Amino acid sequence: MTDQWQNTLGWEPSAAQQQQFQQLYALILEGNTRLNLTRITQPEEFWEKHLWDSLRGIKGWLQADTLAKAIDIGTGAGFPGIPMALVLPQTQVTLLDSIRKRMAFLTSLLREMGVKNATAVVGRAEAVGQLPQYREKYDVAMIRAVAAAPVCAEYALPLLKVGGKAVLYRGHWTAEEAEGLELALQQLGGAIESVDAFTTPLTQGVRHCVYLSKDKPTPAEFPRAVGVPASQPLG
Ligand SMILES: C[S@@+](CC[C@H](N)C(=O)[O-])C[C@H]1O[C@@H](n2cnc3c(N)ncnc32)[C@H](O)[C@@H]1O
Repeated sequence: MTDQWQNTLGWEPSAAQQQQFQQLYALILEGNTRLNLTRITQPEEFWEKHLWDSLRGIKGWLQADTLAKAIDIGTGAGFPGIPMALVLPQTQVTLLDSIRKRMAFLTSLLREMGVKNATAVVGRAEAVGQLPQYREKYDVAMIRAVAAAPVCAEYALPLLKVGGKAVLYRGHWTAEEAEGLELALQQLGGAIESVDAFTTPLTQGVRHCVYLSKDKPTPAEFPRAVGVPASQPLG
C-alpha cells in the first residue's frame, strides 16, 4: 500500500507506523468478537475505509505535526482519531463517544499499543461542549458518520479555539446541505472554509471533507441540551 499512500496523499507512513496500523487492525478485530465495534473487517476495506479515509481528511497536516490539540467527536471504534494520533505524535488527541463500553475498549487498546498522545473520554458532545476543560480548547475537531452537518457543526464549533478548524467527513454533499450548514454556522461563529471532493482509492466511493473555520467565540447557549441539536437542527 506504500504506493497508494504516496500517490493519493503525497505522504507515507514509516515502517513503525505501518506496524502500528497492523496492530490496530488485529486489536479491533479481536475487540469486535466481544463488542459491536465496526462492520469493516476485511483487510483492504479496513485500509481504505478506516485508515486511508481517516488520514485523507487531515491530509493538510500530515507533513507538519503542528497541531496542539485535536478531538474526534463520536469516535466509535477510534476513527478518524486513532490513525491521526499514530501519525501525529506531537498532537494530543481526545477520542469522545457516549458509549462507555467502546471507550473502555479504546482505553485498553491505547494502553496495549503504548499510545500516549490519545485519551478516550465518555460523554455526549452536547454536555462536553459546555465543560470549561473542553470548551474552546481544540485546534481541530473531526467528526465522521455521526449526524447531519448542522448537528455536527453544533457539536464541534463550541470545542474549537477561535482560529480552529472542524473537519466534517461526509459521503455525498449537496448545495442544499451547504446552505443549511451556512445558516447554522452563522449562529455558531464559523464559516465553511472549503469543500474537498474526492473518491476512495480502491472502491471509488464518493467522499467530501467539509472544512469549517471558527472565526469568533460560539455563544454560550450552544451546544444546546442533550438531544436538542439532533431533534431541532440549526439552520
Ligand atoms: C456510526 S458511528 C461512527 C464512528 C466513527 N466516527 C467512524 O466513522 O467509524 C457514530 C458514533 O457517534 C457516537 N455519537 C453519536 N452522537 C453522539 C453525541 N452526541 N456525543 C457523543 N458521541 C455520539 C455514537 O455513540 C457512535 O459511536
